[in-house]
Amino acid sequence: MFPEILWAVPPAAVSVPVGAAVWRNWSPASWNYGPGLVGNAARVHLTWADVSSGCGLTKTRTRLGKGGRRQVERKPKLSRFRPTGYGFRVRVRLHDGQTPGDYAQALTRLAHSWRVHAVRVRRTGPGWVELVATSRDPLVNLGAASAFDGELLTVQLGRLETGEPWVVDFRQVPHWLDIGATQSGKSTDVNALIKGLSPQPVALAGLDLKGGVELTPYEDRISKLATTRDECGGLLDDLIGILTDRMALCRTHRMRNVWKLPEDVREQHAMPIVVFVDEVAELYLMADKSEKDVIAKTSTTLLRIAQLGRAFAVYLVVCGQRVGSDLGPGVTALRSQLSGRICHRVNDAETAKMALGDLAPDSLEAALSIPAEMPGVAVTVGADGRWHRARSFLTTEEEAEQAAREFAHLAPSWDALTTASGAPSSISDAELADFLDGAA
Ligand SMILES: Nc1ncnc2c1ncn2[C@@H]1O[C@H](COP(=O)(O)OP(=O)(O)OP(=O)(O)O)[C@@H](O)[C@H]1O
Repeated sequence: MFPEILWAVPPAAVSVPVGAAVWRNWSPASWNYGPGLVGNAARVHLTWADVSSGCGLTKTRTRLGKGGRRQVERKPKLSRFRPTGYGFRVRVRLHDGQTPGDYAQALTRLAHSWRVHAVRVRRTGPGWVELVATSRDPLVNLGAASAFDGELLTVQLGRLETGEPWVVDFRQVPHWLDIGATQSGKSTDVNALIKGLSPQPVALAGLDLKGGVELTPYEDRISKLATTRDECGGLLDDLIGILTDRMALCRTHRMRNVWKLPEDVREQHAMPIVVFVDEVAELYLMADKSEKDVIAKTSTTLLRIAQLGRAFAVYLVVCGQRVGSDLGPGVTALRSQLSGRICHRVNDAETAKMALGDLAPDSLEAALSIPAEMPGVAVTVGADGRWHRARSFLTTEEEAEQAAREFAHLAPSWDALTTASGAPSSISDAELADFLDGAA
């Protein structure tokens, strides 16, 4: 299993003068394969006493010698220096009493000391951590997307800063919040998801409050597209109906979720549905007081769908330029159900806080420093619950549109989906309320 990554910290504009003599004339470009490798490993080892001391990672012990007691600084033990495509990694044995968190706090200092773009720490096992140094920002030039043979409901969006694929897996993380200012890369994520999901046995639905401009190009593959508030209300009601039927179906088979149903039953009666919501703020914005009740109902319905979606295979991708608590308590409640987060460049700290503050408060600085000239770069929180910097591959509207057209025949009709319960009787409103109380 891939070890857990704790923090990525790009160096700030201050420098820490450790081992200065050894580092003179040394540039990050020297971190590479080939003849320099032995030299690089030697440099890391030779300067480790200075570096670990400068970064506060040494331990002071009292020794009793001829001259009496004296303080001795002990550096942590290094081992297994390995080059990587972007720099190197090396294992460090923790001193007694040290934790990976101590290293997480020293990452900026380590990055400056090693003259690299960033250092991350990975937990490798009790008593050890692995430090991963990257000599340049791997997100500046991602290169081409590699082939991806994902499973059902997985799509590769791009690459993480670690060089690993950035994958959205709806079965692991059912609902996603994708936030970013204009031209930050949100639509590119949606394009990649449409393109990746189109060939799969999955139904797509959309609530496009930008008058349909975002999702209409993919209409061929979308089973139901709502572009006005009334239509959105109808679509959300349909989804509640589908969820209620699936709940009854599971109860009939004595199963807790659709994934435990016999495969033929699941395929026939519980096709996964991915619902795209574009410009979420529009769902909550009130033009006048007459809309208050409609908005309250929409908000409750969306929340119910999010609560039940994981068990009954209805997944949400909620996109927007801005989310803030000023949109009402419904938005904050919805956010807590959307455990997948993608935060592109945003215009205000409040939006970044809404997108990441509850799950990864220490990622805010990284999110707020995404430059405008790097669209597609985001801070994301996914299945491992940790945050990562990542960048999407550029998937154009034309590519997504072509996939939607090519696989249009896989789009089930909405009528078929809303009547495909296979359950002898639907669940009552009271039972649904009970279930939701339990899920809340
Ligand atoms: N991963 C990427 N790599 C390179 N360029 C990208 C990437 N993602 C987006 N871009 C560029 O940025 C532009 C804006 O991207 P996109 O349309 O996805 O942004 P957006 O956030 O949806 O903007 P808006 O809210 O205005 O629709 C794209 O036309 C593309 O040229």
